[in-house]
Amino acid sequence: MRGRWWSLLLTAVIVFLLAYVGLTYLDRGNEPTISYTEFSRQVDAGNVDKIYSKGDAIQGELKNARDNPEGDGDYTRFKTQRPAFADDDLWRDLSSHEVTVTAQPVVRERGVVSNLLISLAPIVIIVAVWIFVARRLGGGRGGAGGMFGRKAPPKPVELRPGTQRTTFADVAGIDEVKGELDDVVDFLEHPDAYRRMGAKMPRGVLLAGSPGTGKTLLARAVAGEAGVPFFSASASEFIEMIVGVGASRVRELFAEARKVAPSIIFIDEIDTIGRVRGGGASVSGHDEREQTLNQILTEMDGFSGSEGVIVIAATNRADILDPALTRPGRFDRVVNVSPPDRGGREAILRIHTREIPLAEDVDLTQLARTTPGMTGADLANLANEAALLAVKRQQQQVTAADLSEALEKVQLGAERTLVMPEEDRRRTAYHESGHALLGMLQPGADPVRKITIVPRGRALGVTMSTPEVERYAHSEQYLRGRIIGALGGMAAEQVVYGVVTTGAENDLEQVTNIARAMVARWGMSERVGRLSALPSDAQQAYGLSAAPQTLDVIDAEMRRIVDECYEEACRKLRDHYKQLEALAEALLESETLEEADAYRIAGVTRLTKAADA
Ligand SMILES: Nc1ncnc2c1ncn2[C@@H]1O[C@H](COP(=O)(O)OP(=O)(O)OP(=O)(O)O)[C@@H](O)[C@H]1O
Ligand SMILES: [Zn+2]
Repeated sequence: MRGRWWSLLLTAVIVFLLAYVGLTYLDRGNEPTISYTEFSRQVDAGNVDKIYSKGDAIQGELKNARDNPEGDGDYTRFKTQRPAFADDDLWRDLSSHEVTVTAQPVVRERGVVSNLLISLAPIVIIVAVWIFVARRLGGGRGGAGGMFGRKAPPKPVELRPGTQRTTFADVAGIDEVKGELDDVVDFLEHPDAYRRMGAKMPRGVLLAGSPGTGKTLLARAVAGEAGVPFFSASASEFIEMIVGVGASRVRELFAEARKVAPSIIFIDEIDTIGRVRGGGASVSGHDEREQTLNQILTEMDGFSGSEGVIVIAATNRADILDPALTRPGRFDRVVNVSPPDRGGREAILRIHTREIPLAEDVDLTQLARTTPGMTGADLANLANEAALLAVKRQQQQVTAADLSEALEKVQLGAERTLVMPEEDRRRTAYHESGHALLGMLQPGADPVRKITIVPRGRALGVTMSTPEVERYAHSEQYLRGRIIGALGGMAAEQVVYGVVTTGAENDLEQVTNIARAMVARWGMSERVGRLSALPSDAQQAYGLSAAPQTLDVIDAEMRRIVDECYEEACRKLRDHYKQLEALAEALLESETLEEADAYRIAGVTRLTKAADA
């Protein structure tokens, strides 16, 4: 749309210029100018055929060509200017003394059109220059340079039938995430069905995950699956612009997307503008950031919900995002995109070697096993490097040797350690298995849903357990179970290696919180008694504070509970060492275990809901 504007303007300028030149030329004519004296001589001689006059300007034609006394050659067509004194005595005097009179117009006469053009010309030029400068400054980086090298506006990705488009088939290893986006696709495919039902549509989806995990790819695939136009912009592009342009670019982007709805707007690096607001002194550029963010939020709030424009944003810093972004009606759906596990890596490798002829000796399953910690982008890069090597060596196929050399190269060139050291993986596997096994063995504990040693964020591994039904009151036994489970990672390291590592910081934080609340808030310690020994904020407002002696007792009681739990955790893990080992080995092999597999491998019967209570 911007492109069309620009060319319209240019055409207009060119037409104006041509018209101007043409009219001035016509105005001037090409007949020689003769003096008024010569003209009246020809009139007297009866040689003037016809004249045209406008004001004092006279153009005309002679009956017979005549030698031009004031120029070279003969002339028949002429023009002249009548002097203001043509009717006065002065003229007669001058004529009788053979004075040649040549008059000049006071103001050069011009047509209405050319006058208009001339007064408009400077305005046109100023506007053109202004737009040009604004574009140069506001163009941002990247993008295909159009006329004058400006940034091309976001264009919907080509989705003509027959052209290759990204679909879910191009995305692997993150099946749960695909599942979460299925209904977005469905909505984009049949917006009318939803509209008829008066159903509220998702407006914004936030994809959160570390770099290279395929967030952009996913957004494209959603558009591809639904067959709708895809607009993509990077949030950092918005704030590089001069003030006010970021917000107006956002406005344009949304307007474009609405025009071709249903459609998808993808905003990468949303954290660059979506950081928590009001942090510290206002740095310049701050305002632009805020204006741009506000514009995005305003546009999203403005959706009637049936327009069919879905905004997908991506970030690798979901933790620093302004909560205003994730409010209902905005990016209220947050989808975590984590790096792939072994199976996922294998699937991704298959996708990225689809077009590459592989030699017999290539074993992608094995390759997936040796690349823990690598993301989709890393693996795509790996496959490409191997292909490049094969070409350089003039081979017909990519061999296992090419792949392992490419792996070395990719690892050397990477800023971070791509492949997790085996020792760390093993320790993490035991750590997580410790959490999980104790969680499974603890009567009444929340069931274990998933165990993984695929690092996400700062965590090397995660064991997830969620209650079957939301509970509002907790028994002391349940809370102790939680502490034992949380200490399970550390206990496993203690039991298996005899030492513990720093990986348990988060666990201890959790343990401390539970133990403190048990002792000081929930009256679960005899020595502290049934007091809220650590006053709440409201109580503090009334001047309540804990006595120093009480603090000592709280401390001692927390320690006692945690020590007892740790003892129990270690004892249980020793008693069930075989199961711990089985879980850890299974984790090392496949990196992720779902609920059913985890219970099966650990040989623990999943307690029923009734037993939970
Ligand atoms: N799950 C995956 N399946 C297949 N290919 C993937 C996957 N993840 C990443 N890739 C490959 O890596 C490339 C880069 O991924 P993409 O740009 O989507 O990652 P991203 O999460 O958006 O990264 P960033 O946060 O750096 O923008 C993709 O174009 C694709 O080739
Ligand atoms: Zn842990």
